[in-house]
Amino acid sequence: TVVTVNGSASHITPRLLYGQMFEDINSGDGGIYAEMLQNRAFQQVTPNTTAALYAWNTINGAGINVIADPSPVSSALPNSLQLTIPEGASGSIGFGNEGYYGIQINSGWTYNASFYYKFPVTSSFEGAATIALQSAEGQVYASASVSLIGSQTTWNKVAVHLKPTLSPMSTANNFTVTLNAAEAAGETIDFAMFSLFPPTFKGRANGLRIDIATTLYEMKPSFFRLPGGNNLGGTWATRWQWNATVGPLVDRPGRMGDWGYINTDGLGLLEYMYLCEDMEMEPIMAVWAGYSLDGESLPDDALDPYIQQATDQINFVIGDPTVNEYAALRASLGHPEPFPLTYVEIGNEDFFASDSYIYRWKYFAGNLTAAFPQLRFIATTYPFDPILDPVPLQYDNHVYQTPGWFIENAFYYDSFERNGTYYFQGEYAAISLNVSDVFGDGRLMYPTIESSIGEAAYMTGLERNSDIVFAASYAPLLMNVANYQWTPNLIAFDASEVYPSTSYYVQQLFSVNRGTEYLPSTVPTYNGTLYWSVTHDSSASTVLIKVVNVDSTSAPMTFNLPFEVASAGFATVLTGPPTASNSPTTPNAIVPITSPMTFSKSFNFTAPAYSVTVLTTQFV
Ligand SMILES: O=S(=O)(O)O[C@H]1C[C@H](O)[C@@H](O)[C@@H]1CO
Repeated sequence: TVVTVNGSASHITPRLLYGQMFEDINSGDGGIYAEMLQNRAFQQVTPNTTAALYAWNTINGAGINVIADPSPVSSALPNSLQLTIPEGASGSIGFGNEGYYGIQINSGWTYNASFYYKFPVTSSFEGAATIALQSAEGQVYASASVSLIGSQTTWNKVAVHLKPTLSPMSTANNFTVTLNAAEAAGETIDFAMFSLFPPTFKGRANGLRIDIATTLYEMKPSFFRLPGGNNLGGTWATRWQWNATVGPLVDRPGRMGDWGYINTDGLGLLEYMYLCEDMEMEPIMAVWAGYSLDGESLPDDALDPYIQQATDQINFVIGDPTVNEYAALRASLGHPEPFPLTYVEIGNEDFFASDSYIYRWKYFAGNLTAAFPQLRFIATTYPFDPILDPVPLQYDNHVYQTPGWFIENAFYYDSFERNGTYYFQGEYAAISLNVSDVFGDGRLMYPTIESSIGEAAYMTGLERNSDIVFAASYAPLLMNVANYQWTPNLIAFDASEVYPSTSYYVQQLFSVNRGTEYLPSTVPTYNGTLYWSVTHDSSASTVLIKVVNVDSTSAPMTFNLPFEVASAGFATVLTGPPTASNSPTTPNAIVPITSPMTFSKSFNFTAPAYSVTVLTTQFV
């Protein structure tokens, strides 16, 4: 195969071309949000049930129960943990939390632990509570003592630092609060709003797990789509509401998320904005637009309160604190400057409710465009189906398919009319080999070389058409291997490790090597086995050639470049057996390998079987 590269760029690479789609689907709580205690505030649980105690366990016969507190720590957190110490017990007694399927204990870290306590009835008790990190067998790695005072009948917050002496391999550990049973016999004590934080990414308070955030950051993503995805709102009653996710943690009620577990909303709108700021990304932010996954759409005369809520959400992000109360709220929380924001998505996958979207889009996009003429609004129905007013200038396309579909559709956007409409490939992934039931049996647990190179073939088409494709993100982004609702995902993790997939490396190779302008070249054969995309980074004057070979045999190629090049360059290759995956048992089975390569104005390159390669050298 001979590829001739054009010397003049057809279009510049859009600044947001590669980014990340996020929602709390096996990914936020217990994942990138660094809180280590599961069910830390008994949010959204039914008091006086054992289910309400999930992730908590009793130690040495203590009585623990989640109560509807007559004087709760806040109106947002009506439940407390009530500890009763029986008479006649001896030794240490209390309760523990198992974390999110484990707690990583690292002797290099200082942990911040805190909780609120009160005595429901005043008592003469005054004694020590020991706060500790210990193995499931009871080996104590770190502990600190606080004194609990029986006359404390109103909520009092205690906070301690914990510095482990060891770094056990196992994450089967507990956070514990214990008292001396003899001293505390007969006492009843209420607790609320526990928290255990490790060090966080860039030291941000209430921030992100360092290893997961670093893995995201190393993909050099340019945008972060939030807060969903389905988790934007499965039912009217439990939809995501920005205002319930900002401010002090004690004021956040949490909600039943759309993926079967309670969201703490500790990772809230401001935390999302800080995530974007700390990783140099721009948010693509969704607003709930009156449709719920249970099929309900609000009628057209009931939208105003939700348009107002969306307006307030946007003002919280970009408003002027001197004129808008929600922008002033942002300033009061520590960020007077507006955050960067260009794109706002109206709903999610509204092709499920396109009839009502005709009026929902009309009123949401109409009102929000008037309020924020500088923003661009993304529609989520199929392009021009139905016809919408005002005419959307951006659409969000989603596709989950087989690797073969992605190969066959590498030219998907080539046929799109250039009529001023831009496209966000907001979700895409090769998820199954089962062409007859992509979402059913045969789902991949982890991306494989076969699925990842299928995505890569498709991505060469996204680059060729990035004059109208302004942003693209694989979905879903993260997967807690101990508790997940969707497979495959880009990055897997457990309580102590992160497992970047083969698709993560494809995303990283394309994102890091995106260039600043697209150089047209010989067009690949439709539904063939070889795909490529050539870009130029005008600041570094590097030429970046991405080559995808989906075939089982290597492919000799010749590239004819438009200008002289430096002879010394590099080839970074991701390749392996088609069914190979990175996983907890094979964490680094397939990683990109970079080696020096000699280039010339016309050079040969053999694309390995089942491979994605980035060839880079400099124009001289
Ligand atoms: O069941 S799906 O509709 O395919 O769910 C998909 C589409 C939705 O936007 C996202 O939340 C989810 C997984 O990424």
